[in-house]
Amino acid sequence: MLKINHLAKAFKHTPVLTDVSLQAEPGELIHIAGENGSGKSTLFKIITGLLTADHGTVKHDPDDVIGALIENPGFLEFENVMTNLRFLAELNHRFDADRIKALLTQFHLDPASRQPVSKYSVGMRQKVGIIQAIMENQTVILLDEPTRGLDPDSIHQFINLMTTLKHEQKTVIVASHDHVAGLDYDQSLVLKDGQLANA
Ligand SMILES: Nc1ncnc2c1ncn2[C@@H]1O[C@H](COP(=O)(O)OP(=O)(O)OP(=O)(O)O)[C@@H](O)[C@H]1O
Repeated sequence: MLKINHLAKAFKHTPVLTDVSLQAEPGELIHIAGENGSGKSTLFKIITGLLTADHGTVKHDPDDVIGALIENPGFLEFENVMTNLRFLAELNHRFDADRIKALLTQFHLDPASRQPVSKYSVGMRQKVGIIQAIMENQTVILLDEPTRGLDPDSIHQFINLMTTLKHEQKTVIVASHDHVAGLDYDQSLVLKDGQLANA
């Protein structure tokens, strides 16, 4: 369970989040809409610990593992996709080759490809970004604009993946400007004026 209470964050003297609260249960798929600059990435960065909030708390179960796709994922540009994903997973001692191969194949990426990720298209990089957020069996998954650059078939694969994660009792929060048609959210929220409200 993820429980966010009264988060506030300002950059210099400009408030971005003023009072954000959210409770997310296992198996819940949550959507956060919000205009450019409304603070979606800032909220995700606070949940992952990349940024510190000025006020408020983020609590989750001690055995939760957080996975995140935030903005443009960084990779070892001159290494192939499998080397990249192995490197990231081994940082946490959670490398599962079979799971990664299955996810790559599901997204029509070749696990045996020798092509460096520097040669990948925007959509291919985005798929690798989604995979790194879930490949370690993470239990709380934050996806910022996950369908950006994905073709219709890949969006279909993404929707299937969200359904699977829900069945696996993962907590998934998707932030995007628009709803992805076909995704059935348990909570639809909007981030506006520094606060989360029902959409
Ligand atoms: N490190 C930072 N220093 C100063 N200002 C920042 C910083 N990070 C974000 N901001 C500002 O905070 C506001 C919210 O940015 P954020 O990236 O969280 O919005 P967003 O909702 O994710 O936007 P988008 O939909 O465009 O990705 C913006 O005005 C941005 O300029």
